[in-house]
Amino acid sequence: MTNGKQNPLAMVQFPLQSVGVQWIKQKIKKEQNESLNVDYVELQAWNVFGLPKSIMCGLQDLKFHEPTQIQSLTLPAAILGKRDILGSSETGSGKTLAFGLPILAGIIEFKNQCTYLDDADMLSADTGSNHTESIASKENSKIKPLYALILTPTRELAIQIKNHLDAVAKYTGINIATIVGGMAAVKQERLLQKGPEIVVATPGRLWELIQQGNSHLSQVDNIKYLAIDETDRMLEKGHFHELHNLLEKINLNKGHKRQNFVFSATLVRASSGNKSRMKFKDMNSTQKMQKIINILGITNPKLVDITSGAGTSSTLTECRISCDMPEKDYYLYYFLKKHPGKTLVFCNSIGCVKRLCNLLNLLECHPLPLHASMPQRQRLKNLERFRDFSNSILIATDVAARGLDIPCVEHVLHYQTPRTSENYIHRSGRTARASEEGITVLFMEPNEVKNYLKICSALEKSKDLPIFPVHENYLKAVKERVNLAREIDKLQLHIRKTNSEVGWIQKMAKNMDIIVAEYPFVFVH
Ligand SMILES: Nc1ncnc2c1ncn2[C@@H]1O[C@H](COP(=O)(O)OP(=O)(O)OP(=O)(O)O)[C@@H](O)[C@H]1O
Repeated sequence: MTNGKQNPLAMVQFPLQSVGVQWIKQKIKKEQNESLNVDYVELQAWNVFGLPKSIMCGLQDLKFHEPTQIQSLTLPAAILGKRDILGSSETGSGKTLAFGLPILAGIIEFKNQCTYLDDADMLSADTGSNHTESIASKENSKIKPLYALILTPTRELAIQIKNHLDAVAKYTGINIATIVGGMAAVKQERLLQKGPEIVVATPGRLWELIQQGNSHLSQVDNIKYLAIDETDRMLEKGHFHELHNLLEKINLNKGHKRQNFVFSATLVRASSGNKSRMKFKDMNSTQKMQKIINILGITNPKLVDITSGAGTSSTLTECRISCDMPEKDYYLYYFLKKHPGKTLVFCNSIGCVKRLCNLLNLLECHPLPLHASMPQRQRLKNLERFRDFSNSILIATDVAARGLDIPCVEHVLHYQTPRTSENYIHRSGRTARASEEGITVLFMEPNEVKNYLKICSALEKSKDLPIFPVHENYLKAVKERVNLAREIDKLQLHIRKTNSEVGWIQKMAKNMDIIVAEYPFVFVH
């Protein structure tokens, strides 16, 4: 005191410790959760899993009244038994929530334990006793825990998984970030500064940020949950090396306990496989898969494999069109005109996507392209447009084959026969999702018969795919239009080529101080 007397308050012991904004936020969230309304009768099929109320509310909002089969079979072992899961089920069957719900529920449990500890801290502070971990020190430590990492092979899939989990986690206060290539790294670093509890990532960019020493990601060897989606794709050349590095890093902290989820629609085919696949490259896949299981220290997983022999959805109608190569364009245009609806056309190469886009634009079908050499922003924009407009057409390479969940895709056309049965399953799985109906048509020219037979045998199909019904009387008009469009396309290509040659020659002439008088070129000195 300024007058030299001691403040009498200072003489009274006052053991209250300070708490920060996080503690207040959690308390408010808890109060809010208590006031949430869940119709447990409507959601009774979910009751057995012991999901927190905040998640049940999210499911209620989404009108997911009952779990899908893969979810029913996975959730008890994952949530109640805390076991590692190796899961495989057909495309569109709800695998994301089969690993997403246990992760969200587990994080809420961890956070509740922290709040409980915090309350115990408050109590011990009130009673003057010392708790080992003080709230103040927790609040002061700037790093928020990273609880879970979800790895996926493609950027679009990572964004989709985040959006799906965000919707279920709406009332949980759990923050989810995506870390993918092709987006500004600075922006992603900013997202990580907020300390998301879950990171959904493609391996390349994640590895880059870890190597740059990002502080939030420095906790990857301490995460509580790891999910690998579309695992068989991650085992392929080009992905495996990055995945391997990452997993070694994640597993550095040997004594740390972590729950692992390894999922795909074609996982078990790749890991145990049928004998015909084992012959060519599955031995490698099996060995790589075993390596992943070893690295992750998975010893007693719950194996949930509900893929039928087909691997595709039972609501999918499959058929084929056999024709010569030049005729594929006729049948494609015929299909698009005769059967309007949201349609995804798959090609094996970027060149083929570009060619078809030009041709179909001339035919006024206005398709949207999607392939790996497009800028990421444009890729996402095209996906959004495809999603938002009815009767839209997306022409894509296999970057769009995996996991993308676009509602109401009615048709999937394999303009070129896929090279593997896995690709056939994943491409076809973009339609007939979540018990909806869908059609897939495989276009096959004589050179592709070998691949087609390989697919049929891997998928244990005892019969040929049925022939897609075509009204031949329309084909004459179709051919005329397509042929005309091809001619225009050829001419336009020629003009573009000539223009770029002219541009190049004029530029060179200018540099050399030469005047180009006319085309064909006459040089005037
Ligand atoms: N319990 C549920 N009830 C109703 N719809 C659900 C349920 N769970 C998931 N879905 C919906 O089913 C669709 C497919 O789910 P998801 O994308 O998880 O499938 P997937 O098995 O991962 O497919 P893929 O193998 O192609 O990646 C999504 O639109 C999702 O919102």
